[in-house]
Amino acid sequence: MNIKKVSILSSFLGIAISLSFAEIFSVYLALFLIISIGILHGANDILLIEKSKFVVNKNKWYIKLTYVFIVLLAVILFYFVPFYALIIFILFSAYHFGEQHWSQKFSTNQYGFLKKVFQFTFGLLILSLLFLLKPETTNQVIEDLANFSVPFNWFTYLSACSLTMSLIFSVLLLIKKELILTKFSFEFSLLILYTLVFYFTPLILGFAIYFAFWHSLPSLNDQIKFIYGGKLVPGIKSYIKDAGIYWLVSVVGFAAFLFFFYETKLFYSFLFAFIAAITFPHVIVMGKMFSYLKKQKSV
Ligand SMILES: CC1=C(/C=C/C(C)=C/C=C/C(C)=C/C=O)C(C)(C)CCC1
Repeated sequence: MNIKKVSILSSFLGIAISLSFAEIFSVYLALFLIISIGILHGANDILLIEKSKFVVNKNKWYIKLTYVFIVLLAVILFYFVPFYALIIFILFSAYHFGEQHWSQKFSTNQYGFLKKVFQFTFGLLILSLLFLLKPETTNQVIEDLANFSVPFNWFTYLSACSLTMSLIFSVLLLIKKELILTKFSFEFSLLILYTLVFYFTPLILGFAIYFAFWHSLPSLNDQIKFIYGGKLVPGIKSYIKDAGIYWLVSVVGFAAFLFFFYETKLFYSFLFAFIAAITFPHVIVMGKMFSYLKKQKSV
C-alpha cells in the first residue's frame, strides 16, 4: 500500500475513533501521533544537514550548538514577544507544510518564486481551514499563548484569501505547464478530506492527524530517499538507528513537559509552544534539503 492510501485510511479511522470514544481518547491518540511519527520526522536533521552539504567543514558539535541556539531563540521569542513569535511561527509553518505537499510535483525548476508563494498560500489554506473549523479552541490557545483574542471572522478572511490565492497561483502554474492537472486535482480534492478531519475531530486530533499522516509521513519518505536512497519501509530501520537518540531526547523533554503541564489550563499553549520551538530549525533544514535536491536535479 502506498503512503497516500495509508494516510487516507488513517484519516477516516481517526474520524471514526473520535466519533466513537470519549474526547480524552482523542487527546491520547493525538499525543501518540505527535510523539511517534510527528517528532520522529524532525529527529534526523543533523544527518540531513551533513547530507545537504549546506554547512561545509563544520563539525557536528557546531551544528548541534547552532540547532540548540535556534530552539532557545524561539523559546525566548515566545516568552518576550509571543504575539510576533506566533505570527512568525504560523508563516514559517504554512510555507513548510505547503513545501512538503508540492515537493517533487512540479515539472521543472523554473518559476521558483511563484512556486514558493503558491506553496506558502497552500500551507496557509490548510492551517486556516483548521482554525476556521475549530475557532473556539484555536482562539483559546492563541489567547493563552499570545494574550490576543482573534475575531472569528479573521479565520474566514484568512481561509477565503488563501484559497483564492492558491487557486490563482495554481492556475498560473497549470498554464505554464509546471503543474499537471491530475496532481492539481488530487491535492485540491484532499482539502475535502482535511475539512472532514478538522470538522469531526477535536482541534488537537485534527492537527495531529494532518501533522502525522499528511506532513510527517511523506516527509519521512522524502528524507529516507534522500539519506539512504531507498523506500520508506526498509529505510525506516536505518533512520530510527541514526535518529533514535535525538528522538528520545525530544520525547523525554516532551514527557517532562506533559508531566508538569498536563493538569493546567495552559496545556495546549505549552504543547504548541514546544512544537514551535523544535520546528524552527527543522523548517530551515528541510528547506535546504529541497533546494539541494532541486540543484541536483538541474545539473
Ligand atoms: C494548530 C494550531 C496552531 C498552529 C500550529 C502550527 C502552525 C503547527 C506547526 C507545526 C509544524 C510546522 C511542525 C513541523 O514540522 C496554533 C496557532 C498554535 C493555535 C492552535 C492550533
